[in-house]
Amino acid sequence: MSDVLELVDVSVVRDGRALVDQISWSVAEGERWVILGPNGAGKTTLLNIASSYLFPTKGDAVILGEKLGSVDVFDLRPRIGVAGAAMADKMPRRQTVLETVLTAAYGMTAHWRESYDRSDEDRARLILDRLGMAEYADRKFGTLSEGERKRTLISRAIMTDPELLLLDEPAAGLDLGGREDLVRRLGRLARDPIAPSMIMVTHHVEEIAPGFTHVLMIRQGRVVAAGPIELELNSRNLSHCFGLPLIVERRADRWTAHGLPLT
Ligand SMILES: Nc1ncnc2c1ncn2[C@@H]1O[C@H](COP(=O)(O)OP(=O)(O)OP(=O)(O)O)[C@@H](O)[C@H]1O
Repeated sequence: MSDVLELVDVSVVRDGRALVDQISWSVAEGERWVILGPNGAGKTTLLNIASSYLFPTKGDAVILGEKLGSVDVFDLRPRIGVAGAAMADKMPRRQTVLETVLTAAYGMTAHWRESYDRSDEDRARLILDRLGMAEYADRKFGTLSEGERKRTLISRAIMTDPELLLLDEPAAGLDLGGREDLVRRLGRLARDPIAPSMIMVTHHVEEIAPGFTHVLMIRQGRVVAAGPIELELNSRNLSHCFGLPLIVERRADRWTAHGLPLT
């Protein structure tokens, strides 16, 4: 299996401070990674490198076989699907859900022509259906709930049939039902052998869908643990990562974590 992402001694330095610090990490084709870490740990910074929007200050980043700095990122970006809050902010609120997904096929955020290829529209509707959004196709993006918005953006990220799918806190802000609905859908996607390699940033182990295979834990820009989820997602590593005693448990293919009571 070839690597879809390889970081070698990558650091990002701003104002003399390393936001990510000498990180070496690789993601092989077909793997589904979760990035866990506290606020400010550097998760989004890593995702910004993986999406080719941020270049390392030091070290090498190779994405889909192309080294950042030696490749035209405009050739690379269509091969990467990204869904996250930053993308939500760029979406015109008056555009329909269908248009929001369709414009991805043309590498744009806004509707720009009256008619799209029939095959693109069919694909967009099929993906929306998979994410439970078929009946919202004609709704304006700005009128959607948080959960509906997130499912639309994931649909959009999948629209271009990317080789690498990056999800930045896809369940943030969702209520319990919305989270569970999304986790079930992400689980179906994660277990689909023809789905792209995936990297998902989250703060909560409860948001990890069955089918995710690996975990990267970071703290203060450094790797705490990286590897197969069933080996690395344990109480010791999670406690180290978040800086307090935590118990992590796995039941029926799902994860939960809780702190210990103060004595
Ligand atoms: N352009 C920048 N200049 C200076 N500091 C920055 C810049 N961008 C991010 N940071 C800092 O880098 C650190 C890592 O930020 P990042 O957004 O990657 O963390 P995160 O793990 O995604 O956090 P959160 O969970 O809160 O979203 C933070 O302390 C942040 O304030």
